Amino acid sequence: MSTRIVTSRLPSVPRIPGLCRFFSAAARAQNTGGVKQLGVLGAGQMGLGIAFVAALVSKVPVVLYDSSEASISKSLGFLEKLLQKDVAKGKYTQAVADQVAKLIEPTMKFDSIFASDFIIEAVPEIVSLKCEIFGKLAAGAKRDTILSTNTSSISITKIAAAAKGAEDRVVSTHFMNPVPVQKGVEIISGLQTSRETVDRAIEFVKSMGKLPSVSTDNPGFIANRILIPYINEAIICLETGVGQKEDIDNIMRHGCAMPMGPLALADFIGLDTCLAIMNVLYTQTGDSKYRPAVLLQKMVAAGWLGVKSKKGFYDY
Ligand SMILES: NC(=O)c1ccc[n+]([C@@H]2O[C@H](COP(=O)([O-])OP(=O)(O)OC[C@H]3O[C@@H](n4cnc5c(N)ncnc54)[C@H](O)[C@@H]3O)[C@@H](O)[C@H]2O)c1
Repeated sequence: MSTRIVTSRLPSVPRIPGLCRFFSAAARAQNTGGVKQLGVLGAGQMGLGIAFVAALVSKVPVVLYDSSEASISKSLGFLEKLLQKDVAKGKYTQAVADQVAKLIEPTMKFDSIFASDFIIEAVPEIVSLKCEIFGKLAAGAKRDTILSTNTSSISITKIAAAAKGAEDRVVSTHFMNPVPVQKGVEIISGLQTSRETVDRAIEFVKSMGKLPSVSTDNPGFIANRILIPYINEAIICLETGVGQKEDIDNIMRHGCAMPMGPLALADFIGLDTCLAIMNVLYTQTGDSKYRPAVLLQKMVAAGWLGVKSKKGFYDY
């Protein structure tokens, strides 16, 4: 498949003397840790975001694979809009936007990914799917390619076990959503991951202008282990009458300097996602402190998932 973005249709803007913070990072980033080509599996919201930042900031060519033509078309449409918006805002020039578009090569041929030096998988959160993909990557990729997953909750050790013969080259680069905005990335090693693999992953995400935090393979890793129980506790406060939803969100925003209240944040993340992560923490640790709030379970059962279903703790 040879879909190509026509960036010449994007509005031309004059060259801007003060380029944005983001593009300054692009200018600084030179060392990609030997990565001459990135492969991204899954052109959804995370995969496209990763491909975009790698092309813009690390300036590496990206092969973007997806098994669905509809997903690729949707993704390329989104990329075109994103580039157009950034150029119009003066974040970077038309020439930069054209270069980014040129660097991202969409494909529906799985084998096209094998020439990459670093591969990031961002397909849906399904254990069997990820394990099948890592088996194929271990068999087909170059012998020194880093094989990375963007999983939110699946054990890296388990995914690495599926990459027969390449277990030590499997790691997680857990980007946060939205990828162009959030600077933090968790680098998670499985039991089998080598130190060299972790170092190369750190180097590459730094070349993308990101700030890596290293963690071991434990349920929820660092970010979700802390964030999701915090949200769950806010839901327990609501269901047990400790406070009204506005009071809970307001005190956390205006008294604890959180940019969003925990209940509004839960709506943004998706209540189904919050519940899935609480369930992983609860079942994998067996610790009752991770019991998902009953109200959270009921809201998910009702289909009240937050922003995406237009109803959660708030109406949208
Ligand atoms: N969305 C978030 O906030 C977020 C944050 C951090 C991590 N993650 C993780 O990132 C991963 C991707 O999440 P997302 O939100 O981008 O999902 P998404 O549903 O937006 O995108 C997934 C993409 O994978 C494609 N796909 C499905 N099966 C495939 C296959 N066999 N081969 C290739 N492509 C296939 C789909 O067509 C789709 O384009 C998940 O593991 C998720 O847990 C998500």
